[in-house]
Amino acid sequence: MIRRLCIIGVGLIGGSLARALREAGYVEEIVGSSRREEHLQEALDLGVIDRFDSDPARAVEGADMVFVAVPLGAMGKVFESIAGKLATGAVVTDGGSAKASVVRDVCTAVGDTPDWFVPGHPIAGTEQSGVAASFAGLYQGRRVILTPLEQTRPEATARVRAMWEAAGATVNEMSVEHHDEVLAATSHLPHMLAFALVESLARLSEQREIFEYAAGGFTDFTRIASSDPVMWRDICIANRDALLKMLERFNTDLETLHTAIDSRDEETLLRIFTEAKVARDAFSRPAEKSKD
Ligand SMILES: NC(=O)c1ccc[n+]([C@@H]2O[C@H](COP(=O)([O-])OP(=O)(O)OC[C@H]3O[C@@H](n4cnc5c(N)ncnc54)[C@H](O)[C@@H]3O)[C@@H](O)[C@H]2O)c1
Ligand SMILES: O=C(O)C(=O)C[C@]1(C(=O)O)C=C[C@@H](O)C=C1
Repeated sequence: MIRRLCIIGVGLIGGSLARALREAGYVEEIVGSSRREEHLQEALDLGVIDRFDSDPARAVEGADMVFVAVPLGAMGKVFESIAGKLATGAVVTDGGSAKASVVRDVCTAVGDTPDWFVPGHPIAGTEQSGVAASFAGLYQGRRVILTPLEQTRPEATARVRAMWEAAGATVNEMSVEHHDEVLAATSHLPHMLAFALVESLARLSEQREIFEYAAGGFTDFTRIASSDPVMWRDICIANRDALLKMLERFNTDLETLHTAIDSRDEETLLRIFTEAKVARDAFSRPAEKSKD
């Protein structure tokens, strides 16, 4: 049970955690803090938070749990503001989409590796942002990855794990490096492909009417290209090395496909498409079953 939860960045991710924990009866009081006061007023009007303070240093006063859910490029400033202002025994965690950059930001702000920080990442979201898009069920049945450091107090990790489980999520632990490699492959690369495809076709559509004929395949593939540009700019910069590795690998595979089409190599085309179908069917079967 959390007595006072402070959420810095009350948008889709922060707002959804607030709603989920309130619905679960897991928190007594929720204090919000964000850069823009009108966003905080909106969160208050929606009943997502109980009160707010736009100064993060004041907002964390007396909180036993702090959740930071701002874009990755804003993490450093937030940690600088709250370091030294936390209540004794307070635990801090975050929801950032890459972990090495956040750990670097915390250590720089504190001047050491703190034992109260538990890096985290809910593998759940939508293409929308802002508190109005938040909902209590976002984390239900979804995974959350925690990447505790050698210095992290085990009791702090246990408290963050219990918080996410109360929100309906399943928690896994892994190293910071492994997290950033895995997410570069499964989340960051697909977003790059969706953004690149839509942007490329948008330029083509200036000369032709192609979007009028875009149907299910295009819609399925490109939903995530509506995601927040600032959030994704920050993810690219934060997870640059792992993402570049994935992009290079993908470029090679795309080149293989290009060559196969160019040379009418039916065997290679059939092999690639069959291998992809088998992998996708195996991956989607459990998720689709659980929808029934
Ligand atoms: N959207 C997703 O699908 C998703 C999923 C998992 C993790 N994440 C991560 O969660 C974090 C938040 O993403 P979101 O989708 O909730 O974004 P959002 O835009 O919905 O919310 C971000 C909030 O942070 C506030 N903010 C921005 N800059 C700030 C600053 N300098 N100081 C204080 N507050 C500031 C904004 O006012 C807003 O309330 C990001 O780090 C993102 O990488 C996003
Ligand atoms: O479903 C979506 O819209 C998402 O993009 C969510 C998604 C993802 O790639 O799966 C996006 C970024 C995150 O850090 C975690 C989850």
